[in-house]
Amino acid sequence: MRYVSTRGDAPILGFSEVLLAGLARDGGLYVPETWPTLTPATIAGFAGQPYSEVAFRVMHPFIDPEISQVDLRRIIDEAYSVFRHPAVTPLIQIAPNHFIMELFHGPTLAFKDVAMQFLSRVMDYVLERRGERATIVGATSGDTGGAAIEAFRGRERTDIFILFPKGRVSPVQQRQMTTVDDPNVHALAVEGTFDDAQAIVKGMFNHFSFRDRVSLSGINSINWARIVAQVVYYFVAGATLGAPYRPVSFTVPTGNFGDIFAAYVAMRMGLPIRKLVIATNVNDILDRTLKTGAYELREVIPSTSPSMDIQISSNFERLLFEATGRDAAQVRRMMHEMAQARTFSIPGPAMEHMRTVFASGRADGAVTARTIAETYSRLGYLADPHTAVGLAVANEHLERGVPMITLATAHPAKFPEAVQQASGIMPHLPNWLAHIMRREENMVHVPAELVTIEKVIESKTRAIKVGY
Ligand SMILES: Cc1ncc(COP(=O)(O)O)c(C=O)c1O
Ligand SMILES: N[C@@H](CCOP(=O)(O)O)C(=O)O
Repeated sequence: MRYVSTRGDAPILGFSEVLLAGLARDGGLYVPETWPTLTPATIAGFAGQPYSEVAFRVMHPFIDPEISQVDLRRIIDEAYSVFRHPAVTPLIQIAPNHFIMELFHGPTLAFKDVAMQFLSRVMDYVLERRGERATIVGATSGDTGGAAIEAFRGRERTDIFILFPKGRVSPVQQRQMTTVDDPNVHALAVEGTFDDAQAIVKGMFNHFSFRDRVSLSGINSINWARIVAQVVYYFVAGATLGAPYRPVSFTVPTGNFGDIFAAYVAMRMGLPIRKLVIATNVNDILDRTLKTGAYELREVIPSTSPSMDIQISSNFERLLFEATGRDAAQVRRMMHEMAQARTFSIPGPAMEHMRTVFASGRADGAVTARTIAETYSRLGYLADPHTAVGLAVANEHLERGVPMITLATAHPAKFPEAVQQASGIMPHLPNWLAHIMRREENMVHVPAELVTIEKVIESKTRAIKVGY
């Protein structure tokens, strides 16, 4: 498989190069040159298979021929052996036509573990074979950071730097990043929002001398390997509920649009999807965009679902590329307008394509709290605030005869205050994680300034190349 940039002006690369590159050199995001498809018989055959088998079948076409089948199977088996549920991403039925897919059985209780456990292993494998090191830099609004640190801690070939918005992540999320004492891990508390942190990371990728000097690599969902690992669970859930012989719908609590874009990829690969429902909190830019056709940036409002407090939704660019018929010039125009004017309009035909596939909705803090309370009192199911945003929006999109699958993207114990306030129930961290609340924290405080943060990274990474 070869990969092209959404902005049409970067080298076409194979999987390993895309994995290490993160962002394309023209500022765009990599997507496969073509979408591989799976036959209905293959999809039907996923029902009842172990998660790692489905993962191999779904991911292999995107990676072939760069990693042998034997090695890829081993990497996948290892990645999913650390999950604490045998199904990895189990389904829970909450109504005749409504299911929750729990994605939080990994080591940091967040859906990010599903991709990150694969990413760290595949990156290690590629770096080892090339005899190289990498500096990994990522931005987080809470969950990506913890999952990445857990997956990359102690790895010999990578140093990892995570930028998180100071005071805007939950205490559990923060401690998952700051209580790890492996020397290759660095948590950076940024004076700013997640969008500021993400812009700084993108700025580093566009600063070529720095990028090359430190062998910069990324773990955010701008990295294609993140997306490909997330495609798997849509097939697993779909096949379990009757696909390809009946369509399914998904509701996805959405921020950076990586998770729901993975669902779109599953659809392009042949999974019959009736609707993909984008669920946003009060930071509802994607809901507004779908309704109005204009992407308009506003200030970020802190919410009880902090991991979705985002305005610049990176992976939306991948959808724009697809919805415009892969018109890189149009994508460049829209991204340029966003940078200049903080808004851009989406051409009519592209909006039509999006509206045939996607629906959307928003849940504010009160609706989110009510949903947590009701879901608990009616079903005894304790949802975290991100999942509750999904459930609230999903309830508006249920359709007779089409199973709706709402993604549970985090464990409630990551957001105990919000959950307790809403439901009266205090969710507790599992014993194996409780120690993080007692450990000493370690972080570097930094202003939201590219140059300062680059200096911090250069002073600490072991991946410096001479002569750049
Ligand atoms: C718990 C949780 N739910 C939902 C999201 C949104 O996912 P995405 O950014 O892929 O849209 C995130 C962050 O990414 C998250 O951490
Ligand atoms: N919600 C995310 C934000 C970063 O998203 P990513 O999927 O691009 O890594 C987080 O929890 O950090």
